[in-house]
Amino acid sequence: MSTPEGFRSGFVSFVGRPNTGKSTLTNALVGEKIAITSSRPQTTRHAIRGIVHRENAQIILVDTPGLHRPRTLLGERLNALVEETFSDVDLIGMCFPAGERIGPGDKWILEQVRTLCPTTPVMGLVTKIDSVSKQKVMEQLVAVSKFLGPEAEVVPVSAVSGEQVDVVAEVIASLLPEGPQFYPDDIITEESDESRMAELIREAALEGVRDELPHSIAVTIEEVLPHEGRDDMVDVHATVYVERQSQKAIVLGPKGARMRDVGTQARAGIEKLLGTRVYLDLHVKVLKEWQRDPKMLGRLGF
Ligand SMILES: Nc1nc2c(ncn2[C@@H]2O[C@H](COP(=O)(O)OP(=O)(O)OP(=O)(O)O)[C@@H](O)[C@H]2O)c(=O)[nH]1
Repeated sequence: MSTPEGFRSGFVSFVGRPNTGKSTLTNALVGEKIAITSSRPQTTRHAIRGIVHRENAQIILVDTPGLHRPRTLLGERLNALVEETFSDVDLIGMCFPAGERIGPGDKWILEQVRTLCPTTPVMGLVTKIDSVSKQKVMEQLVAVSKFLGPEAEVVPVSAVSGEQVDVVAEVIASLLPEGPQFYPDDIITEESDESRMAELIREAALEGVRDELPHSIAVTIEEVLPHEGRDDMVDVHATVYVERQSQKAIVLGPKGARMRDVGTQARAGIEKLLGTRVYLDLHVKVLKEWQRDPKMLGRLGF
């Protein structure tokens, strides 16, 4: 691939406390739904790469899980993944919702960042600006600027209304080193269809369910087959794993009603992804303590 003169490219990672809008911003920048978002904190698990193509730049977004203190083996692996990701990025964008005070959690994250990659530039993103007054946005811009230091660029943005998303892309591009176009124009993620399908199902299964479920649900795609007798349809067989019988009941809902909604929602996303009609066959299985079993974690792709 030939690279025009002055072309900039590089890897960017968004960090911030859970629920600060990192995944939603990733999606808004890339323009297609790739990172999983939900109103529950800490649902992002994979280092999904979204790729933003600009005329004179290519931004490769590495969507890291929220930094947090490890509680289980899964937590430790997540943190190892975060460290690995950080050692390799050109820019870190730290997210601060416009309506929330900067606190000890932010301090802790910034300390980690400065320790793990002391020379990597950090920019501030004041997110969710549609949810507060202009005055509040101004105040947060000042606070973030103070917090990150005078060298840091700080940009306000709303991923939901789309306001300033373009400016974010522009500022990020300007902070990247000159470099080649790593990916062709039509590639927006490196994730396989299979793991994107699993994420769509997991996202649907998590929608609106109570605390503690996020880290207790895992999804595997067992098989993708042509639908018998129809060439405009595929069959996707998937398993949703939970850790306890009680969680299975929550996921299924009364008489399986919730699971049917999960299936409908996930199927719509998968049909869009694959560009074909889909028959989705979902099963829920209890797999005790899968988070603590290294073999199981491996099978589930962690
Ligand atoms: N009003 C408003 N809400 C937003 C905006 N961006 C994100 N949100 C909401 O904030 C919540 C969290 O967004 P996510 O993008 O999942 O946050 P995250 O930082 O990736 O969260 P983790 O995966 O837990 O680290 C969701 O309910 C979003 O809909 C925004 O620009 N405006």
